[in-house]
Amino acid sequence: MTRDDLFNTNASIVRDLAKAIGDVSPKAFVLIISNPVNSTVPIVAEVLKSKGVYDPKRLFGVTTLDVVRASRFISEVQGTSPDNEEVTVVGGHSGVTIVPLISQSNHPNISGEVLDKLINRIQFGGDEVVKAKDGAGSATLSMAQAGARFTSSILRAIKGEKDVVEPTFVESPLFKDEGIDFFSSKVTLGPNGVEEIHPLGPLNDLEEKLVAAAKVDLVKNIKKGKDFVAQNP
Ligand SMILES: NC(=O)C1=CN([C@@H]2O[C@H](COP(=O)(O)OP(=O)(O)OC[C@H]3O[C@@H](n4cnc5c(N)ncnc54)[C@H](O)[C@@H]3O)[C@@H](O)[C@H]2O)C=CC1
Ligand SMILES: O=C([O-])CC(=O)C(=O)O
Repeated sequence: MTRDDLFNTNASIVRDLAKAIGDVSPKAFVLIISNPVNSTVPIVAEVLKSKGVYDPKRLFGVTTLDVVRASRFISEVQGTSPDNEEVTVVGGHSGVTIVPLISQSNHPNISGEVLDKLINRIQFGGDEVVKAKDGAGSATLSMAQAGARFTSSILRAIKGEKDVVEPTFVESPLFKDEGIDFFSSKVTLGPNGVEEIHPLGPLNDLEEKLVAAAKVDLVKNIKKGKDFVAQNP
């Protein structure tokens, strides 16, 4: 089972929750953790648009777990503490759409097989847990930790704290001209939600290739979400 397989169950649940949010609390900050995030976020956007209350600054896909995993797995390779690791993960939240930017981490020199295995584990760590639990759910506790971290970052920003930055899957200008309306990159959060969407920064050749591969899937995942709402309003 992949995150994409969850689409059939979760798409209509997320659509109906988005309808209720649009009716009852149209100014809410909406944090989507239900998978497949790459499609469920566009579903919420389409529903809110149909109700005339969509504010792209207030809709977020929660990709924090990818950052938590990246920090943890780098620290395992390097023998450090994950608390001290800083790593940006961009793209989306499934398989090859998860792109860790190791060249921008504290350990830009990790290379070769160690790097390949590290990237693969970050990209497929969620699938590893789902397979291990064999139908009994997903990475429950680490998801809770990641969700709590992202939510508290949002709350700190709402209260006026400056320079609160988290990678998150939002409506983004970064690759809009390639048909990719949503993309995860570092975002500065503020009292009204998205304050600034950061560019990806310098990428090495491998990361350029990883981003290119991510974009291929993201176009399809985003379209799938939009098409679902168009066909099942
Ligand atoms: N973005 C992320 O980092 C992560 C996302 N996930 C996603 O989070 C979601 C939950 O995962 P788990 O807690 O492992 O699943 P789970 O199967 O343990 O829990 C799902 C819960 O949703 C409830 N539910 C079912 N239909 C509902 C409806 N129509 N309205 C309201 N609630 C309903 C069920 O009763 C159950 O309590 C899944 O979509 C999973 O893929 C999981 C891990 C990480
Ligand atoms: O695929 C899932 O449901 C679990 C998930 O998103 C993750 O652990 O990152």
